[in-house]
Amino acid sequence: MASIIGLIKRCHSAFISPPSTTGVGAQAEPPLRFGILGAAAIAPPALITPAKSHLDVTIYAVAARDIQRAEQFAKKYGITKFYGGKTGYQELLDDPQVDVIYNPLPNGLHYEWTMKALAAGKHVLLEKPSGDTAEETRRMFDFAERKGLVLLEAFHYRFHPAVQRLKAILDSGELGAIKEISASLAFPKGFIGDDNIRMNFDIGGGAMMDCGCYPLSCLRYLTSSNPTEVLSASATRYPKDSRIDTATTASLLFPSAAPDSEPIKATLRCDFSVPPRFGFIPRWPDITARVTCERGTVELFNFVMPVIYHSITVRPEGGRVRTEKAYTFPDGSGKKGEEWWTTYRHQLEAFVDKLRGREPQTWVDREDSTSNMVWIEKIYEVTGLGSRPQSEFQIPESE
Ligand SMILES: NC(=O)C1=CN([C@@H]2O[C@H](COP(=O)(O)OP(=O)(O)OC[C@H]3O[C@@H](n4cnc5c(N)ncnc54)[C@H](OP(=O)(O)O)[C@@H]3O)[C@@H](O)[C@H]2O)C=CC1
Ligand SMILES: O=C1OC[C@@H](O)[C@H](O)[C@H]1O
Repeated sequence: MASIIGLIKRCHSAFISPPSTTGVGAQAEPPLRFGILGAAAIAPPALITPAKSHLDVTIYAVAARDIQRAEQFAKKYGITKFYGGKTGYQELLDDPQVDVIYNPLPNGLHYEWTMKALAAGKHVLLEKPSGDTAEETRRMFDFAERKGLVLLEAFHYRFHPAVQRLKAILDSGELGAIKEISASLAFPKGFIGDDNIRMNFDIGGGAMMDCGCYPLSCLRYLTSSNPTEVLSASATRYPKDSRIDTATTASLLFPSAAPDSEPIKATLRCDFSVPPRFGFIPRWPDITARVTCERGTVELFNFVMPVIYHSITVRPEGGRVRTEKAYTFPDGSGKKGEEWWTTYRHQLEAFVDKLRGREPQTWVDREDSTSNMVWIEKIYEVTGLGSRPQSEFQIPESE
């Protein structure tokens, strides 16, 4: 009963009515003004709601291709300024009041609009996956560095205590070196329609791009390394466009941390269209990281949305099974947060810390983002589907 009440309280504060004054003390400077490119579905949970409890953030402007859509979105979320029409996105970037751009456009437009935002002198919080290709990712980070601007790929799950606790257990050596690992993000059929951006190859669609980027990132994070090989990969092709995968599974090898040991065998699964069991029983989402080590196993259920509910189950060989929760960081860790902070709220805290010249509690750096794209492309290559189209956009030479 207590855990159900806890869940309701956490979800209420996380998604419906966040307390407005935690996390930051009195402000020396005016809050950072964010502008959102596109009235995207993810913008409210990933930025607008988290910003309500961050005193150093104002969601100042939004742009949408349709001005009425922009206006409605602005009204609904109490956003001061809106831009729309053909020039709306660029007008938002050119607004001198805007300090930071949030880019939740379709994956195939991440590159063009991040480059334009950087050219306009704005920092960028960029949705995952960072681009369509690793080359795009490299170019975006090169340009951000040249301009002295902050660019972060929004791999929000990394900022939550739950996945960091799982990594701490692995790194502690309690269970010995990793031998096998798997990570999956699969959710039931019915959430994604034919007109969804995820089903459109030209703008970077596909399950491996969309939900597959998480388990790949998670495998790389937990092993503290990059794969050495894709042993096999297979995709379920979308009947209406065979270049789109609705699900992909891949077997990978990672280097072992133990000297003279076999490589780590890794399995990745992503699926945004899992059919109901027997055609009618809906499936529970599979959002799990499982690790087999030399002296036991550990598993984290729900590494992507842990604030709702998660559990870390540790099974040391010959020892007692224990279940841990990590809704906050341990006392004394020096890391901020409340039980109800979503992954996005933790991410926003770190992003603002970086912008303000403070040390963020963790970070997803250019190597991390670039390697994730490198291996997304390699997996697509093995499935036979190939990379998504690289953007032809070029920044003006003057930049
Ligand atoms: N971090 C996370 O947890 C999540 C991240 N994402 C990522 O965020 C991004 C957006 O996803 P989501 O919010 O679900 O998608 P939506 O389709 O809701 O939003 C995409 C936005 O892109 C704009 N857009 C511009 N050009 C096009 C075009 N040619 N076709 C379609 N849309 C266009 C639209 O803006 P306009 O209003 O101008 O029409 C639209 O609002 C993706 O990169 C996705 O991977 C998605 C979900 C969760
Ligand atoms: O968190 C997520 O889960 C569902 C996906 O479709 C989405 O793009 C992803 O970011």
